[in-house]
Amino acid sequence: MNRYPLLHCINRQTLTNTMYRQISNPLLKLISSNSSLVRCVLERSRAHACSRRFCIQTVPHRVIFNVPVRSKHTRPEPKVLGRTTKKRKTMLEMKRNSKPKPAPTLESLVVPVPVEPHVSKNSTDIGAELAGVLKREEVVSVFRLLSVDKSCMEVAAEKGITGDLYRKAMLDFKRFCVESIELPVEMHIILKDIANGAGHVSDMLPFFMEHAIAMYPHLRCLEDLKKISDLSSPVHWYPAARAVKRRIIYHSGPTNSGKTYQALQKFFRAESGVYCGPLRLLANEIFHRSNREGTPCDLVTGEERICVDPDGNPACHVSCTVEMTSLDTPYEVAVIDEIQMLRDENRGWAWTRALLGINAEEVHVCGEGTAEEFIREIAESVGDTFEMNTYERLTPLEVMDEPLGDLKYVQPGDAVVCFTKADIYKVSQKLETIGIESAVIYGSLPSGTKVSQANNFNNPNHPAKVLVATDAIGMGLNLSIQRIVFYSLNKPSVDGEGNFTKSSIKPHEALQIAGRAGRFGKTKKTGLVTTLFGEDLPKLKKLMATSIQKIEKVGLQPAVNQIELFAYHLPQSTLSNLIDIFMTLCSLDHSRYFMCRMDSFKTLADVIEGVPLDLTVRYTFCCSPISTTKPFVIAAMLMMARRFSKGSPLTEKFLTSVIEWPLKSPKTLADLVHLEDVFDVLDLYLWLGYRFPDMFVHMEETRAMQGVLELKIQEAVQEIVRLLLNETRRAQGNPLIPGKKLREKVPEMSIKETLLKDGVLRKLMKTNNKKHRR
Ligand SMILES: Nc1ncnc2c1ncn2[C@@H]1O[C@H](COP(=O)(O)OP(=O)(O)OP(=O)(O)O)[C@@H](O)[C@H]1O
Ligand SMILES: [Mg+2]
Repeated sequence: MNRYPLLHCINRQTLTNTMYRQISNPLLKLISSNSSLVRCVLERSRAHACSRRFCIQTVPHRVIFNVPVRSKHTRPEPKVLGRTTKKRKTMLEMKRNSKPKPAPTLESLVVPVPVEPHVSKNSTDIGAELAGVLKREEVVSVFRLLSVDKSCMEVAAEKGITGDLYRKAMLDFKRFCVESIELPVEMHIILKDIANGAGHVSDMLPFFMEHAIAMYPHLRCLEDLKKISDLSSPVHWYPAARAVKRRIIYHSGPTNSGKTYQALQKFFRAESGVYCGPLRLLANEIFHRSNREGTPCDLVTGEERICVDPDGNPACHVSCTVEMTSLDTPYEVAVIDEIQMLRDENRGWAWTRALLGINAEEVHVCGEGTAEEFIREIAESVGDTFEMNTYERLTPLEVMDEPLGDLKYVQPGDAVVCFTKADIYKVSQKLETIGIESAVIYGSLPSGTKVSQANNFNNPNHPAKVLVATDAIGMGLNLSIQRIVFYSLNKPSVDGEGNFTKSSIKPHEALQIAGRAGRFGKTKKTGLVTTLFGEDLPKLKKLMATSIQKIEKVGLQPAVNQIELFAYHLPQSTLSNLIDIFMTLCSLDHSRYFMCRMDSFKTLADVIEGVPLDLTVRYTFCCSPISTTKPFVIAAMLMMARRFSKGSPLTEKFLTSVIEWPLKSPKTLADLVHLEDVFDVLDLYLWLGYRFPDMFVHMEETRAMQGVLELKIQEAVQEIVRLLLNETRRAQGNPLIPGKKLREKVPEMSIKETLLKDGVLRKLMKTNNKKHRR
């Protein structure tokens, strides 16, 4: 059974194309319980030209695929090998028909602690001596009555033992009594009395309750757990901010209206200030801008700290990513950018924390006006003042009446926006074949590569006049885009139940992306927006005309000390189980707040569950901002956690062996994707290194490696079409094209979303099937 090492527990979010390809690797094992998942996996894996044997085991996961419906208009049918349209429609129907799973109950989440029967016998069984030997049938007959006794049920219910919990506790108690060779004296006598008709079944109630509480320790501390997880009044969590009467100034307006610009004017002129941005890229930009403008400013992101003072004294100004905002330092001016991110289901908590907790006299919030009412009410409730500044777009933005129709009509200054990497590759390839050079930007590229691609596109002397990008351009990059062309309006995502779906972008996303066209100061003319395919244009117009819903609820997340207290009360629970229990028990003001999703956290918690780590360390590892769809990065994190748990410093030597440094320049797309993953591993090292400086001892060396790697990635992205072409050539056993551009038609088959180098993965996973238990 275990001939196949486990990659990691594949869950619904991680079922990407990469996964399918990997599970066809004989070294890996898929874990699933769902027959439709298994069927899909087999089909998809065969589609990836693999017909290896599979080893299938069950765990409770479920998956439903959403496959794009065939359009009767102009959009070409995406090619998926080995599957028919009919089959794909069936999959879509399966998704539509799937009912949302009800929220888990506490009973379904608590894991019972085993209560072992007494199997060793004392020299004298006093109970048997006093009351006589207890026969199995007698115990069973008592339990037949006890399990349906009304008074027993009522008393148990008062302690929270109801429904499934009652049934399971009763069964387990019966097993305990039947399997114990010797029972406690008093219990033995009472059982015997009841069996003889000299007592009532309810006499067993105290023993049952004791057993149930031993099995479910949360029952003993339910009230404490509820108090710990009371999140009903977040405004009171930040006494330092509450001690100041803050001036909240809301800069509201559409994209490209100068909101951030105006807020930054205050930041630059203040005695001290903090800028909280949504991305590392933006934090970096403001850091440089501030220093350029003569306001010394430090940089703080998860992976990078720069102190401008050569002696290491902190500057009075700091530019940071919003998660890194210090709530302990008082500032004159704080700028919280992209405030609408309060509603983000994953990261919203960071904006809520900054908004409620920042200790500044003036708090400038910039973004869509949708959070006005929420922030105004919060400000009034805590005694802060509130001012509203509304802006208009600095350049006009127009939705065109015509779609582009064909990529051959692209013009200099166009940005073709796609939502998958596969589409990015497809569009770049098509442009290349018609002789148009493009710059490429997508989310998993290192920030420096994004900036260099953006610079190429912005540079009038560079041949790349067209940009092909994902919505990664939605925030943070200054681009001279004249026209946005949506290649598609559908975006893949993971829904609330963890199913992989593809759905239409939201109006605010459409506006944010479209708003990149006609950036003030970068382009002269009106910004234009259209779609590639005619069928999408009415939808785009509708999206652009839809008014964005106001923000009613903002995100929250538990704090590490709350989870630590939970772990103290429930020592048998895994970290991911503790999170689930917390989410179920916590009390919220549901009219204003929601709990942010912690899927990624829980996936990482499950991956390192078997590694013996302190809870705080474990919690920190799980907060790592890595993509759970990248097995290579997850496997590297597991190796780091193991090494950490042994107390061995994570040295350059260790790191280079994990990533197989030095790495060659990529020849194929798979090589490039692998380099991007390696870059993320180095980022992870740096991120953890700032949290555990004593263990991650080679930060500078890691940064140097990142520099080298980034250059290789930058070069490779310039030649992405050659890499794409080589992908097919390698599969067909043909010689690869060396590093020079060729205008050759790339077969559709070669367009792959993501790939991994099997050899490296194999090495990383070598130790993965070893059992590590806490
Ligand atoms: N008064 C101004 N003088 C000179 N440049 C300006 C002025 N206002 C805005 N800009 C420039 O216009 C561009 C857009 O401004 P800004 O980034 O502040 O817009 P925004 O409303 O924050 O946009 P987004 O919603 O996309 O973040 C920037 O390059 C900015 O430097
Ligand atoms: Mg802005």
